[in-house]
Amino acid sequence: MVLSRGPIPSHIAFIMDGNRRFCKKNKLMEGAGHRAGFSALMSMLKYCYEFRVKYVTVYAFSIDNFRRRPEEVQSTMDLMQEKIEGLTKQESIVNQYGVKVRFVGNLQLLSKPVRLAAERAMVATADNSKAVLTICVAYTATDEILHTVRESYEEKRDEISALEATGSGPYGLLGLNNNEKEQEESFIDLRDIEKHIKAAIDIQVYT
Ligand SMILES: CC(C)=CCC/C(C)=C/CC/C(C)=C/COP(=O)(O)OP(=O)(O)O
Repeated sequence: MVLSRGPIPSHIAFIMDGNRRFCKKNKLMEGAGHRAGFSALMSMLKYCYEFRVKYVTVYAFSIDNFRRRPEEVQSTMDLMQEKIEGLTKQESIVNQYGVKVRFVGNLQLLSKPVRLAAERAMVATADNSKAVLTICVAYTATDEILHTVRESYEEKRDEISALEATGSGPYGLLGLNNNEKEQEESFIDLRDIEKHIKAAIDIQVYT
């Protein structure tokens, strides 16, 4: 079946949503909606890889989702661990299509078993090079902005300290080098910020 003859995008992002509504509407047991959502995601991934989409990003579980009932968070984490472990199996879609898996987000917020499973999956698929699957977990825009600004600031501060130590920094040890251009170089600009945005890192590194 030919779905489209137009240009194929190189990057598609999916936001997982509506799992619980699907569950309720179809009168399924609690948690079955997430399992159905994961199966739907796997079918979509297969289409993406058949169509040679190189980058797929999945927004799977946000920081806000941790505010749900503890039993619901726990059962979603258990499912996530099970599915992540499944991704590293020899016959998984990831190995079938040579996909490198990356987890981005504040991984420290995940339970230890899920974090370890995610880390193992990244190591196990690190040599796959045909496509990149980025799975966003424990993310929110505000957390992303905070960590990006903090890392950019720390990087710039370290660069300036290293230059200052040699006497050639924008402010110069004796205040001799503080011309406008050098001072401008000490500002954080958009390129610095972009370097630290987690979801963008794969695209910069692998294109
Ligand atoms: C490895 C991997 C990608 C695992 C994925 C595990 C998984 C299925 C996560 C989905 C979690 C989630 C918050 C879905 C959104 O639906 P919802 O619960 O917000 O549903 P609603 O919109 O109907 O409330």
